[in-house]
Amino acid sequence: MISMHIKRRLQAGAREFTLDIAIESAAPRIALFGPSGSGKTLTVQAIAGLLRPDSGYIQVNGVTLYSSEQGVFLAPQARHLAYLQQNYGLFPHLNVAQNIGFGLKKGWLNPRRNALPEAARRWIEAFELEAILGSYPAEISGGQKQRVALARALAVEPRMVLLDEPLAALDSTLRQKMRGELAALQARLNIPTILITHDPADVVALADHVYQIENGRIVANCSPQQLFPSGRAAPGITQDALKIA
Ligand SMILES: Nc1ncnc2c1ncn2[C@@H]1O[C@H](COP(=O)(O)OP(=O)(O)OP(=O)(O)O)[C@@H](O)[C@H]1O
Repeated sequence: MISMHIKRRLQAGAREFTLDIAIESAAPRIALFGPSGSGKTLTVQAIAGLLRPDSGYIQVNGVTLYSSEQGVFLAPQARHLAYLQQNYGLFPHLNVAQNIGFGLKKGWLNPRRNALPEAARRWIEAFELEAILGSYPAEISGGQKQRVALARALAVEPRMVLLDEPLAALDSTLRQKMRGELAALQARLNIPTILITHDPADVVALADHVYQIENGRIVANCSPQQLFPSGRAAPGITQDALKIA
């Protein structure tokens, strides 16, 4: 359950952007859908505690993460959310095992196999990462990077998972495969997710409730089937058109 309404003005040189986002949903799987530059990442960063709004509030499962009125702004690590960033955010100088263990224990940078915490081991097995535990991010594929990032995000047992374009960097075959894996994972895990995407196919496969964002504002919120009745892109909307919008 997420309930939020935030406002934030950003200025870069002469350019100004105003974010004014209200979301109220008990759906377990939410998508934020909209063109590049519409404010999807800023919204998720505000939920994660990486962007401080000018005003408003954010509540997840009844817990206030931010409230300008009450003077509450929880630190990112106190929010117990998993945030999978667009580029996966893996540390290049740490191997796969160290990346996954990073958030779990202080000083857990040199794990032996039998020293892997249970929470990490569970996801290493689920994502079949055993064979690449000693590899560095530069030495593994895009799909493997995504699985490592997901394992690291899930190992902290988050109350909500925030996924910023998790499939964008993958080629179309792997994209389809990982979309299926993500959908299966959502069904198995029962952890609420908020997914950012500009691909209608992601919305249809991975969300129950979609918020359409344009120019920093919500312009529609409905079921994926209402937004994309054919199960794919609405007439006139193509993925490329959205990318350059
Ligand atoms: N620190 C900042 N200062 C000023 N403007 C910013 C800042 N960060 C983002 N913006 C602007 O805010 C707008 C929304 O950015 P945001 O990253 O949320 O877009 P997005 O919808 O996630 O796009 P994409 O799909 O390309 O990732 C953009 O126009 C961007 O240029």
